[in-house]
Amino acid sequence: MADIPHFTLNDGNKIPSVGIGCWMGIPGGAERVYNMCLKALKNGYRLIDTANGYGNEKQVGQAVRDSGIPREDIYVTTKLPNNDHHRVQESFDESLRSLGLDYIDLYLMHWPQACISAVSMADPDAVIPPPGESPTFIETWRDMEKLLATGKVRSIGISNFSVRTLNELLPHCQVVPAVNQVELHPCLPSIELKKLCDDKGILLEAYSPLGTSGQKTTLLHESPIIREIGERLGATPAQVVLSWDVQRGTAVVAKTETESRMKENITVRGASNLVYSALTPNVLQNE
Ligand SMILES: NC(=O)C1=CN([C@@H]2O[C@H](COP(=O)(O)OP(=O)(O)OC[C@H]3O[C@@H](n4cnc5c(N)ncnc54)[C@H](OP(=O)(O)O)[C@@H]3O)[C@@H](O)[C@H]2O)C=CC1
Ligand SMILES: O=C[C@H](O)[C@@H](O)[C@@H](O)[C@H](O)C(=O)O
Repeated sequence: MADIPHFTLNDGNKIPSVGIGCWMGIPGGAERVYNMCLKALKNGYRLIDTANGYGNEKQVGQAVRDSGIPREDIYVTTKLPNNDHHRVQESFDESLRSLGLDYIDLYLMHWPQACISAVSMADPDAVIPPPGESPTFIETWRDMEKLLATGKVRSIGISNFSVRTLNELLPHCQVVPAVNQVELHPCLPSIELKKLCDDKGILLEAYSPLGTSGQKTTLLHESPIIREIGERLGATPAQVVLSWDVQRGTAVVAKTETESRMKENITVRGASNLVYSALTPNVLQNE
């Protein structure tokens, strides 16, 4: 079974470098998540990435409990939804209850933007407060910092923060976020953000690393550069992309319900830097 490399966070906790993502798109798919997580755990995955907004925390928690794997060996991430920025503690408790777990390994602010009324950011009726209006992401982060005292969350972090929003947040932090989870792949390397996070000791975590489901996934897989590197190094296009993330020093969560792809995706080249040095010059050239 694959031995997954870990990264050490700025709070001393360790996070597996590769995980399974549970965003099934809109709408739903919650009923498939239980099987996906169980299958992933059986195939060596130890990091599961979910969110309140994915509507499947219950299924994730059930899979963790039914897997027979000790709780402390599994890393569970969930996220504060946009419409709960004004009620962080309550929303966190709801996530804990839905998951049916005693603690959460990593709790992320899903987006910097609070949504006053709407189920999600994609809701056409979403009301987003103007910048500076309460709750700001700074206020929300302060409430997230308080969660650490409950002992029910091991690490706290953010998601979808850019260089600009991160620079706004950092001077107000008592606790520097452990992780910033953002869209990241060779077509979107976010070089400046990576540098800022490295400087501040924040681990960047890649989401939609394969280009998400649908057309964009095909784009990454069909990229001649990625294919050529894969052929040269004996790796599939997905392995090239995911190895690039890990070798670059970013954790990565990819979603797949297909067992053969789970095995493929978790077999990253953690130790050697071959993919990174082959792919990075092309990425830089294309930026
Ligand atoms: N913080 C945030 O705002 C966000 C977080 N995320 C997180 O990141 C996770 C991953 O991102 P996501 O957007 O789901 O997209 P991914 O980039 O992980 O792509 C998923 C798609 O790729 C396919 N796929 C997976 N592995 C392979 C492979 N080896 N070869 C070919 N195709 C493959 C899957 O198909 P199949 O399942 O059929 O095998 C699925 O269609 C999410 O599930 C979620 O946990 C995602 C978006 C935003
Ligand atoms: O994590 C995945 C994405 O962020 C997704 O949860 C959001 O874009 C969501 O569809 C929304 O509308 O807020």
